[in-house]
Amino acid sequence: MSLSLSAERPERPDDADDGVWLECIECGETFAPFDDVRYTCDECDGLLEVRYADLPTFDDFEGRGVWRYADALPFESGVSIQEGATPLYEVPRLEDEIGIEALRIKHEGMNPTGSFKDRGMTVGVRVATELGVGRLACASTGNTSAALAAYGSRGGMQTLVLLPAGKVAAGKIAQASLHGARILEVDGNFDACLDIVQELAGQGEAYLLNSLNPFRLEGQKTIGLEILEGFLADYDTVPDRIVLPVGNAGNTSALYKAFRELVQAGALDEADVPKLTGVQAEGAAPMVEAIENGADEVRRWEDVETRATAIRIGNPVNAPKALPGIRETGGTAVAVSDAEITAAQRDIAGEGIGVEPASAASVAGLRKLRAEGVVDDDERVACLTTGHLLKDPDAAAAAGSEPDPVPAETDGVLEQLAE
Ligand SMILES: Cc1ncc(COP(=O)(O)O)c(C=O)c1O
Ligand SMILES: N[C@@H](CCOP(=O)(O)O)C(=O)O
Repeated sequence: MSLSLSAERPERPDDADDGVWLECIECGETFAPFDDVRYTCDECDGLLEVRYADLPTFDDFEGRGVWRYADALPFESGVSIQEGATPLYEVPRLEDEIGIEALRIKHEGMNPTGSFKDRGMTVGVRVATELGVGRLACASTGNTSAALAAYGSRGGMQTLVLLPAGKVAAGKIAQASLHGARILEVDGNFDACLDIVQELAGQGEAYLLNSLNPFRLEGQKTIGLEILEGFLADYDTVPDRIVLPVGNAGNTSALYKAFRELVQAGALDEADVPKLTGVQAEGAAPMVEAIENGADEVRRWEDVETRATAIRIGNPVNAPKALPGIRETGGTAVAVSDAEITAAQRDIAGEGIGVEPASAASVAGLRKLRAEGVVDDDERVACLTTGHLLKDPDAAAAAGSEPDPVPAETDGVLEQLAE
């Protein structure tokens, strides 16, 4: 099997349901999409992708938000809180300072729960209702848990989240808690949490809604579709490159799939596909290691650390989809330090846009690649910022400055301002 950009349009198998089926990216085995709960291939345990008999072009999209792209999704509608349609901000100062033709920030922090995960959940929770499952579950560095809790409660379902103890930002735990999730703090990192949730799901205890679930990634494809439509509207061309933070590598896989489908539909030339460029924190950079070494597989990092807790991930489960995504589009991957991430977070805030640390990794990575000459000055680039600043108030406060105490009198305030 090949996740190549030039792959033929998929052939509809007998077990396709309404023109939709699941296909293993390793052995090509196909499955009816909703007859059973499955996350990976029954035959070889490979990752699954959703396939469609009919693929849409840009002309087929109508409406606003994730469900504008219903023709590229398994359903016409989902369990929705009006996700998607996020801003594609101009950032003129950053564009000048980094020194490229055009820079836009696609701010996924403007989704209902403050991260891109909402796009995946609106589809994933709809699938859960279709399958008639009871409890939904995820492992999480925080954002997935917030989105699962919100969309699960919207869909009237129980939710269970496993979090790495002491490593999840305050805003995210507050969201999961208020939306009614059962929260378990695990004495281990995110990857250990995901191992456990996979086992629970395998035992039928819960329906897994991490990005290993192929339907989650269908919703996340819409990030790529929105970026392309935004650039076509403003520049009459798609971006040369999309730079994004990488953790479990779901977005990298989803955007690549969106672009492959457009190529197969004849709506996008293979040569125009944006270069997918992944950014990881230095302390959690297994994808970068694999890209730099030309490896076919990603080595699991047991010990990971970064202040950007959302991407504190050592075993990106979507690597078999994301590695071809980066390579086939001519992209690359780069690691940045926590100091570089914090500097980028401040600079993005200087444009009026508040993002959490993991999100700022995209701009930090672009800055580094431009300085190294990997990114050219004539490129038009979109940086993905994945989560809102208020997700991690402690990191924001640490990156900003301390308030100055003053007495409750005007003279005291003026004295302080004169200092
Ligand atoms: C804010 C934020 N940015 C980036 C990522 C990484 O995204 P992905 O897992 O799709 O690579 C995550 C979670 O994984 C996240 O929560
Ligand atoms: N950053 C993620 C990690 C889990 O990623 P997922 O996309 O596989 O659910 C989070 O917010 O938990």
